[in-house]
Amino acid sequence: MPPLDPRLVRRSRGVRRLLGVSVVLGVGTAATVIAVAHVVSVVVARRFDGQPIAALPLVILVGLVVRAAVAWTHTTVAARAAAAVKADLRHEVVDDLLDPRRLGPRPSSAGVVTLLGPGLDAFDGYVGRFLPQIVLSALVPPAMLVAIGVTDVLSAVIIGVTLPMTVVFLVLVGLVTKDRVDRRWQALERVGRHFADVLDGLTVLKVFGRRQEDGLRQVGDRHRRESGRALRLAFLSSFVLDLFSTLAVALVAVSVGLRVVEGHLALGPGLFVLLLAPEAFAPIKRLGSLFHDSTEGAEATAGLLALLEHDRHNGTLAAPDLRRAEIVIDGVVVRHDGRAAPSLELSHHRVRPGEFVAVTGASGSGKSTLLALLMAFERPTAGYVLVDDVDLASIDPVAWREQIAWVPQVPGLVEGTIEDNVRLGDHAASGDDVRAALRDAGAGDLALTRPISESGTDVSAGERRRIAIARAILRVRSGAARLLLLDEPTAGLDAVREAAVLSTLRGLPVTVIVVAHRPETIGAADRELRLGRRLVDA
Ligand SMILES: Nc1ncnc2c1ncn2[C@@H]1O[C@H](COP(=O)(O)OP(=O)(O)OP(=O)(O)O)[C@@H](O)[C@H]1O
Repeated sequence: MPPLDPRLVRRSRGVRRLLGVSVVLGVGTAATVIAVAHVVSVVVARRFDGQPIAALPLVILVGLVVRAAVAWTHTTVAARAAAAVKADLRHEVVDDLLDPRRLGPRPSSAGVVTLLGPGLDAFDGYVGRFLPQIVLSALVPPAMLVAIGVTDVLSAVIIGVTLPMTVVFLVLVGLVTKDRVDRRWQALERVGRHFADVLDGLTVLKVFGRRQEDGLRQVGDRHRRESGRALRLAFLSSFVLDLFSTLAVALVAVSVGLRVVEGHLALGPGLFVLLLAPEAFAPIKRLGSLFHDSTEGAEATAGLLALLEHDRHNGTLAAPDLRRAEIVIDGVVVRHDGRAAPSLELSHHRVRPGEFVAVTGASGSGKSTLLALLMAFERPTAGYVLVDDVDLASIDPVAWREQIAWVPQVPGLVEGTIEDNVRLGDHAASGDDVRAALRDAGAGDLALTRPISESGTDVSAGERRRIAIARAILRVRSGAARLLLLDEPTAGLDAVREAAVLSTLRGLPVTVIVVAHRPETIGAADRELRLGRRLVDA
């Protein structure tokens, strides 16, 4: 894990600006430190010789005020930059998750919430304090070394030998810490995931009488233990770094003191070196203590950038009209990361306009994956989906989906009334159109004005499906959708409602592809597309 992730610098203008400002302010800090040390050493030396010092104390005061102003400006600019970078990344991640061109699986909600919550909060330590300190550590110690070297070579040699050793120590601490930080971050993510899982499965857990206090306590304890270990390491390394730099400065002080007493070095230059020696170590010492504060932010940065790095649908061609276009699936294989077996294999299949096709196959044979492919949510690892000989991968996915109505296995509902949810299929539909769509979806018994809560827990699984089918029917009847994709739409419906839905679907003047297990649905279709290994269909 490099101290500064180059991907963050490339991606974020805020970070680049902060680094630029830090360079300017770092040079300013080095210049004021040297100037103040010079003036102080001259003042003390003159005073010692009994010479007048005139306005020099005022110059020292001005120098100290300038140094404090530079430090304050640096802190303020860095804090603002951290807030701006956090806001930018939050927007970027949310935009990316909503991007219709995003390909690949949806990340876990608990993982995203941990990254956008505590992960981004850790940016204050990483971007706001650690990154500016890296710049100061790169600029100030070399400047001090040069200033000391010009005045007293022996002191510069002592610092030149001990300073790199402090840096090596810091790198070693970083390497040891990497593993600890990984474990601590995993423990934090685990707390979030476990809690989300418990909330999701609360009903099942209650039914089986499984109490979760112990589980939650265990993941919480693990995070506490990992945090304790990380803190121990932070305190220990700060102590060693302090001790080391204090000894190095003491070495310089003894050497300078002896030579001043013996008359080999004048008091003024000796004092100048003594004032600058601690300043050469100070930025590295502070970097060491800020490092531990920054590790969580660095880990979150890596997580966020990984979230943003995925394939994108880059098709731009206009979508062929699905009222006339044929869809040909040709030698398609879909593989998912971490899975040895392909999720879908289909040698050849042709869907003609207006056909009603039932997709069947054992659980896990790739039926939902096929629908995801047709929705352009996924791209084949090998082979093509051709629409009138145009590769679906080169068609604009937004324009393509405008022609599709989709009923997934677990359809999404929004907070509002049943009418609001059905009307999502066609905002301009009349009340009668909405009622007719509900009736034809076997949901004529549902009141239009019945409220649906945000969680959607106040509708049954069957009601949820019927509302989604009504929404899709409305979309088809509005003329927008020319291809209807349904994933097990009649699961959980009684025989009467199932018959009503199937008769409606058969009557729709569009291509219908329906994932089906039940013989009634398969029987209603023109053809069955059975998924399995290396299946060839005409
Ligand atoms: N994003 C993914 N990452 C990894 N594996 C996946 C992903 N999506 C699907 N799979 C795997 O691909 C295989 C096919 O999944 P799919 O959901 O398409 O099957 P299915 O035929 O619809 O099953 P079911 O009838 O049970 O709904 C499964 O083994 C599944 O675990």
